[in-house]
Amino acid sequence: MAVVQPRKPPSSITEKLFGGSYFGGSSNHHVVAHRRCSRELDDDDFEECDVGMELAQIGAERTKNVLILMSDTGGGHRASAEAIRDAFRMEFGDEYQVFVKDVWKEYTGWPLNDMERSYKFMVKHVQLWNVAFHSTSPRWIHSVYLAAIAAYYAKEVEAGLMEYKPDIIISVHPLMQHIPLWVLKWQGLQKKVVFVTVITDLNTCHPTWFHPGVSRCYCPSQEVAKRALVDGLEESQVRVYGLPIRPSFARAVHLKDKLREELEMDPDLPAVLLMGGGEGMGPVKKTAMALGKSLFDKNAGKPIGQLVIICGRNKNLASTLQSEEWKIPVKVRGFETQMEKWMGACDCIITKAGPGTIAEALIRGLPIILNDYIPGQEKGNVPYVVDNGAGIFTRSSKETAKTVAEWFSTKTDELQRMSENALKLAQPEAVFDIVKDLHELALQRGPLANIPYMFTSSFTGLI
Ligand SMILES: CCCCCCCC/C=C\CCCCCCCC(=O)OC[C@H](CO[C@@H]1O[C@H](CO)[C@H](O)[C@H](O)[C@H]1O)OC(=O)CCCCCCC/C=C\CCCCCCCC
Ligand SMILES: O=c1ccn([C@@H]2O[C@H](COP(=O)(O)OP(=O)(O)O)[C@@H](O)[C@H]2O)c(=O)[nH]1
Repeated sequence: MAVVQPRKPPSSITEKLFGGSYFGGSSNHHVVAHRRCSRELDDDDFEECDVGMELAQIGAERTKNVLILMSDTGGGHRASAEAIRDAFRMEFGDEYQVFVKDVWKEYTGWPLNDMERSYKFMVKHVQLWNVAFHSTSPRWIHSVYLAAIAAYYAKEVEAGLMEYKPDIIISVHPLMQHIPLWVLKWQGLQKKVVFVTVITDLNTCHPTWFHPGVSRCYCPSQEVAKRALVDGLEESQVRVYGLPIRPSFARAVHLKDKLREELEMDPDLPAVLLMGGGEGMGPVKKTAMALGKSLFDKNAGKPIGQLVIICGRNKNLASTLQSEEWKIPVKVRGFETQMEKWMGACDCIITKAGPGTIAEALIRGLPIILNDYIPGQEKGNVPYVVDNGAGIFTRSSKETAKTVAEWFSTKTDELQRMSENALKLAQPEAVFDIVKDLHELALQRGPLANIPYMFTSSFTGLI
């Protein structure tokens, strides 16, 4: 467990003025102001260094700390957290300092610090996950579990929050509302710190996402917003902007030809991207083998398409596929950090129903073949795509391969129509709308909230 160091008392007048902020000296404005003033002092012109004015500016523009709570259970939570961080930087520069953290992993113990492994185990034994997801859906059940964990780990979570002294806390994870909100309540900081949830599931999300104590609940779709209202949130708390996707998807201009050249792909053959989330889950290998056959025209003796397989963190999958012999052009990749390029270079995508991948593919206008879903939170993503005409669902690798071959030969009009529908559903500006709304919320709390974080002496009496 990390130990939070008590702050040193300021030792100099400049430190008192500029470095002695309660907020841990994290303000870049402090540094800038300090440097500007020192230069003028070097010039022996103390009068020109208007400390009073500088302080007023510092008060107005103090860097605010934003703590984003996430966990690597799947790749989507981190991707959304990083998207929000990048959008803050692009929109507001140094006004906000953003930390993306798994406070559970860094500060607490079992089982919270081991969620990634437990989750992987559970989704591998999919019926186990199904039971865990649905049996914990009633509020009284998950509240009891989470209260018990909160009682046990309150001090550790508190230490985690204190280290970053957040003005704004953003949870992008279903299990990161209750415990931090309890800690804020115990600290008497509920009204001072802006706490919001950004939901990263498109439809059938777990009810732990919905907590009535949040300032905002950002929902990616109307379907999720309806669930939030049914679960007791007020309309004033709910905003629907879309799922936050990395700004590189929304803001960069990608020309397919250039991307294909850069990624060393065939310039002319249509391309299908095959993946399975951050962990390379789902029937990726079986589908790849089927595509290897269907995209090769035996009569003409040449390929009708090319295949890109992104295996994410699944190293076994990547090495197995790399050792295969292919009759069509195939690229097998591990974890890629520039997904917008690979998607921009392809013409359609095959994936399990991960919300992050779906939202990204929609922005790129890629028709989607969903070949699997995790029960519970991903089930509703299937009708979200299919009913909106942006793709199809099939668990059959053969049918998937046949569909892609048709899209690349006789049914190009269907591919085009689905691409247009995908673009209609896309919400590339969501992440910017979210950070702008958060900025408004922060302004409403005043320029210098001076949030008095301190260790609570005892939690046991408070539960
Ligand atoms: C009579 C009742 C018996 C109940 C027995 C259950 C025992 C509890 C054990 C496990 C708890 C299960 C928690 C279920 C709630 C999860 C909410 C949810 O939606 O989680 C989804 C995330 C994963 O994110 C998703 O990833 C997807 C891709 O893979 C996709 O991207 C999607 O969009 C994402 O949202 O799941 C988690 O993070 C769950 C981690 C579970 C780890 C379980 C190990 C136990 C560890 C800690 C206990 C946590 C607290 C238990 C409290 C239960 C309250 C819900
Ligand atoms: O090599 C990879 C594979 C996946 N991803 C990203 O990981 C996220 C996966 O999220 P999703 O919700 O689709 O599925 P999960 O991994 O959570 O199951 C998406 O943003 C992908 O672009 C990535 O950046 N590199």
